[in-house]
Amino acid sequence: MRSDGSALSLKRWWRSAGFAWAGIAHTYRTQANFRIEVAAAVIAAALALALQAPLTPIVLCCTLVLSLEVVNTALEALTDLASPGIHPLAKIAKDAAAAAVLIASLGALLVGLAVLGPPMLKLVGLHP
Ligand SMILES: Nc1ncnc2c1ncn2[C@@H]1O[C@H](COP(=O)(O)OP(=O)(O)OP(=O)(O)O)[C@@H](O)[C@H]1O
Repeated sequence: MRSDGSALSLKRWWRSAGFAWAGIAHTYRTQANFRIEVAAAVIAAALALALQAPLTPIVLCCTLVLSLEVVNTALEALTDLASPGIHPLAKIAKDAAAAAVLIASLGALLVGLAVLGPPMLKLVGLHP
């Protein structure tokens, strides 16, 4: 009985994960910015590993930016559905969602510079 319940929960979780993966795949296919952010995340993580710099802040920042880009895509779709024509509120919704991605991206850039900058400078002999 109990194991049946667990198997059912796992099946439901797996089904939800499939829907979430479809959302990620759609965002990757349709949003050039998301593809750039994925590439930047891979490069930043590889640099952190190669330079033996802390990986946790890089992973946290990258997941924040990528998550917000997915939410931005969802809000764009909802806005287009709710307001196919031009509307000032549709503009506010799209611009505010885009602003959230921009703010997180700028923060991620600063964290990347703070974490990866010193070991990179040290590597090229410009840091004590
Ligand atoms: N229905 C609308 N009413 C008013 N302004 C809109 C509307 N749709 C889009 N806009 C404005 O045009 C800008 C560009 O819209 P668009 O739908 O091309 O999104 P985007 O931010 O370029 O994203 P993407 O290119 O990833 O789809 C928006 O940020 C917003 O300022």
